[in-house]
Amino acid sequence: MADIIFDNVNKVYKMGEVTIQAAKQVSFQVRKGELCIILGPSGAGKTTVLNLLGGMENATSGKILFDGKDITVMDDVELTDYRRHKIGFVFQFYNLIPNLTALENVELAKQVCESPLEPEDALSIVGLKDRIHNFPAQLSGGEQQRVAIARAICKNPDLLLCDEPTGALDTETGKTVLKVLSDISRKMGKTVIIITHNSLVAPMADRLIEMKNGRVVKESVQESPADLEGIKW
Ligand SMILES: Nc1ncnc2c1ncn2[C@@H]1O[C@H](COP(=O)(O)OP(=O)(O)OP(=O)(O)O)[C@@H](O)[C@H]1O
Repeated sequence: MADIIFDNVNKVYKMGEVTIQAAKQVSFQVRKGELCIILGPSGAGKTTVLNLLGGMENATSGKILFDGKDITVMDDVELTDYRRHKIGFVFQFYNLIPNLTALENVELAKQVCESPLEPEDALSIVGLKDRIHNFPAQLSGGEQQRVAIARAICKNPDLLLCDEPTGALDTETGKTVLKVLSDISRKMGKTVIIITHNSLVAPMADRLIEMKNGRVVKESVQESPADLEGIKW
């Protein structure tokens, strides 16, 4: 069974007289453990889809199934539980707390979870074992993003949702971050969804979902995903 199913999902934002349909009849599936990239230009509806899947926005219509459960009919308590225990979030800007060390930033996430990883282990997975006592300002952008990823995986979530995780990074640093995300999918078996407008990273995905004007315009399964080494942007 697929891990995630979007079934004919619509999202309409109303602002006074103005109506924006950010997601139009969006349907796709992502299987457990896949590395999925949602690709599309600015305004395509990528963040909207991620926010719907993360339980941060309510769909206007349609179903969103996660492990067979429809999150569109969950009440607030169930949704909070879902967001807290099932999902890890990674954003373009790392949102680390500046006066806490890398380790302390990750420890914060541990406190709200049922079966967290040890914060030291999470930092070791992202390759920052030796930097755990550094403050964010003492780390490069890529290292800060890896702390943010460690914070997300410390929760031991089933699904990692990443919104433009390399948006603020140069190619080489971005690749290190993408490698960490692909290892989390391929070695830890977590489902990882990355949204990006950068088509050059698309070949690394197991599944590619392309969006435009609020719609899914193409969905493809890539049997032999490309190695990151050959990718440049
Ligand atoms: N909370 C909101 N209220 C009103 N309109 C919104 C809201 N969120 C998104 N939109 C609109 O929905 C459309 C899709 O936006 P979305 O952020 O999902 O696109 P995106 O593909 O993630 O773009 P980007 O790469 O620029 O972040 C846009 O026209 C946007 O202005």
